[in-house]
Amino acid sequence: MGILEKISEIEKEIARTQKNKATEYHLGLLKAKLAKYRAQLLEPSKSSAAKGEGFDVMKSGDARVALIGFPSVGKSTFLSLMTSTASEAASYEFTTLTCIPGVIEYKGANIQLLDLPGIIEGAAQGKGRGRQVIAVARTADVVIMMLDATKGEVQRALLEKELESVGIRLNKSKPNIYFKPKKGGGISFNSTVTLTQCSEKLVQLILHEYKIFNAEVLFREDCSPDEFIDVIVGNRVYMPCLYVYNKIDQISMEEVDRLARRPHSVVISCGMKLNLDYLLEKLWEYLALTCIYTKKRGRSLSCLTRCPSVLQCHRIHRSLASQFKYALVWGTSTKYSPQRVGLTHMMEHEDVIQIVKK
Ligand SMILES: Nc1nc2c(ncn2[C@@H]2O[C@H](COP(=O)(O)OP(=O)(O)OP(=O)(O)O)[C@@H](O)[C@H]2O)c(=O)[nH]1
Ligand SMILES: [K+]
Ligand SMILES: [Mg+2]
Repeated sequence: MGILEKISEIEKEIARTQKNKATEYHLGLLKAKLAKYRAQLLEPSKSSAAKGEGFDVMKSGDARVALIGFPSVGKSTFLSLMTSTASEAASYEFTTLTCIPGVIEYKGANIQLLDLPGIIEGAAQGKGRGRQVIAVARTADVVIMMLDATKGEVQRALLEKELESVGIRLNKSKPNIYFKPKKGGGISFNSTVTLTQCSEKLVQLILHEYKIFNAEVLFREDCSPDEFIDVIVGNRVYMPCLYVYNKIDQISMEEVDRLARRPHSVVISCGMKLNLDYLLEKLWEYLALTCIYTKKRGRSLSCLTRCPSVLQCHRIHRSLASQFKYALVWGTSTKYSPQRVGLTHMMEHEDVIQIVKK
């Protein structure tokens, strides 16, 4: 019997088993078996792993949010509540086997929300679909780490470790260190602040470890050795993360209060639809989108991105760069209002733009 058949057998048995005190353990066992088989289904087969098949979901809308969490914390329930997309939710683990995109419409923006399979400890090493899930997380603008409020803090720490181990830095900004490898001249080390965690000697040792003998290093911030290593290694992703504790309907008020006070945390109940508006507000804040308006036909919202250049806004109008003559911009990004700017000018929040074509 193949895994799929086994799964369907168990699903049928669960369906025909009456739910009561006497069948409690039997049902529990069935669910555990179901979860085990579904987890096996998630193991990437050698061929698909070799092809590097991930969940290639097209980016769409103004921003992307990935739902990361252990199995059965309520990710799919959340997606189905917040978007018009339905994602199957059930009481057994590994219900979701792939990436399911939905769209949250908020303040004129389309936010792509991605429901993903649950991940477990060891995900970064390729356990389950962990690697693919984490690969998707890297492409997001914000990660929602969904946690089961009834399960204690261990899940949060485990997931943070998984994401850390693949170079995702949560709620941290890029270390303010200038680092430039050179062809010769040895290592020149400088700092504009007093360093309490790194010294010239340590920096040199670390660089030698990476076989770098010529480089320019300037610390503009009191960084740790780990942060310096992140700068050398590069390809780190610095990502805002909201910790969302779901199922607060199952815990005491004192517990809810304690979780809500944790940094970067929001408490919700998908089941009772509690605090979802507040979560959206917070998400909006963490996305930190820049809204740009066009001058044409009143003030219409036209461009919603992170750090947009005039070129990006121009592209959204689907006109060719060759037709671009100049743009007039009103707002905080310019000295004068309006000011004539070129394609590389960086727009700021709530600026107004008018593009003049040749
Ligand atoms: N009590 C309670 N149960 C909830 C809440 N939200 C979701 N659930 C239940 O939790 C179970 C798991 O929900 P799912 O949405 O399938 O969880 P998931 O994180 O998508 O799970 P996987 O896809 O298996 O990783 C379901 O039985 C839901 O009905 C909530 O706020 N309170
Ligand atoms: K589930
Ligand atoms: Mg799911």
